[in-house]
Amino acid sequence: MQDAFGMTKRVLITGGAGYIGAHTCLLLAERGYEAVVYDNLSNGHAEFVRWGAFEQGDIRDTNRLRSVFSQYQPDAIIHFAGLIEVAQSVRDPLAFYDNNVSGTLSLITAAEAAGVDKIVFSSTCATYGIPQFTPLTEDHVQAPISPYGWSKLLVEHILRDLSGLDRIRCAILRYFNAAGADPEARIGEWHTPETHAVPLVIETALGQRDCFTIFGDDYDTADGTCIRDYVHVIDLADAHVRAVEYLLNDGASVALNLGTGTGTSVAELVETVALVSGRPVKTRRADRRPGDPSILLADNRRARDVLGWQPQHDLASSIESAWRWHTKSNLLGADASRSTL
Ligand SMILES: NC(=O)c1ccc[n+]([C@@H]2O[C@H](COP(=O)([O-])OP(=O)(O)OC[C@H]3O[C@@H](n4cnc5c(N)ncnc54)[C@H](O)[C@@H]3O)[C@@H](O)[C@H]2O)c1
Ligand SMILES: O=c1ccn([C@@H]2O[C@H](COP(=O)(O)OP(=O)(O)O[C@H]3O[C@H](CO)[C@@H](O)[C@H](O)[C@H]3O)[C@@H](O)[C@H]2O)c(=O)[nH]1
Repeated sequence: MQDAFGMTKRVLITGGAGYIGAHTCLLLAERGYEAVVYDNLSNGHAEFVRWGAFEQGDIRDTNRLRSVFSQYQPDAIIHFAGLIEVAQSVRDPLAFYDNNVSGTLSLITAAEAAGVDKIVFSSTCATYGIPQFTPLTEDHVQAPISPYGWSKLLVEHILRDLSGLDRIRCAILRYFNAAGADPEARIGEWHTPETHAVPLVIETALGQRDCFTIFGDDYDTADGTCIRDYVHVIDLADAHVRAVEYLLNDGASVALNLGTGTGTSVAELVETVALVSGRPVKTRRADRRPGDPSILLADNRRARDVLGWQPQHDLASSIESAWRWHTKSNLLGADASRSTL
């Protein structure tokens, strides 16, 4: 992407060494943008930074950010950096408010000083809390049931306040559950320790785990297990590039759901992995996990209207790509070698 003078547009990606951030860098590069990754590697991987420059640093370090802004002079920011685990947030809320809220304040402070006013923010359907209706529209009341969800909602409010004063323009993207991997399996979902359903079910099919634990089978759903809207990470990345383009083209601040609109229960997810992998997946049932609503499903019409975004992948495609990434890493035999192919 170039401006009228042929200059390539540059985007600062906080958290770009993580799962969704790295896939977004891949797509930004494919579409002619220059990415600069800023990440403290608390949960990311230096090997994932393959499509752009890398600056290691913490978003709470405003001085470090000031010098990165001054060195690279980005045209826009995509802000992924943060802590992401709902259950961890219930155990340690302060860590989430510090990282996700104070960290964002620090980022905005440095960005304002550098005159960068366009920001795409990773929010989440966890800001809605217990759905009063599904699929969830962006106008659904936001009443989170976990500190993680609250930390994201607080940031949404901060961005909205600043946007109301014309100090920034923002695209708040509320994703549902990211799944899948780069179709070429160069990068994929890799959290340590892993707590997410998709990689855990796949690791069980691969024999790396004895059994997958299903949290709760007494929800008010057809099979009693939680329903989630799994959206392919490449579709999410595509929406981020579109959101940057939208803001660069003077689009107004907006909040958008990013999900497919199709729900999958945990039991159905297990079946899909078994089908794609051709291997059995042993499961056991356990109590509900704190902070989990029974059903999260997106109404994505606004993202379609505003960004022209249309998810291209279904669950089977997400699981196939995730399976390829995991089997490739498994062949290499060590986590440390995961992204070297
Ligand atoms: N994975 C999902 O399904 C999902 C769904 C909704 C929203 N989100 C949001 O999307 C974003 C990315 O999620 P992900 O799954 O790629 O997670 P991830 O953990 O793979 O990526 C987050 C990255 O941020 C970095 N980071 C964390 N704290 C930092 C700090 N203080 N300073 C600098 N870097 C820091 C980590 O090292 C990591 O590389 C997060 O903000 C998350 O809340 C994720
Ligand atoms: O061992 C496990 C892990 C998960 N689950 C269930 O699987 C579903 C999905 O859980 P998980 O993969 O852990 O994702 P979420 O907790 O839904 O959180 C992800 O998706 C949210 C949006 O829904 C984002 O906000 C978060 O950042 C992201 O981590 C939930 O119903 C869990 O109860 C299990 O049954 N067993």
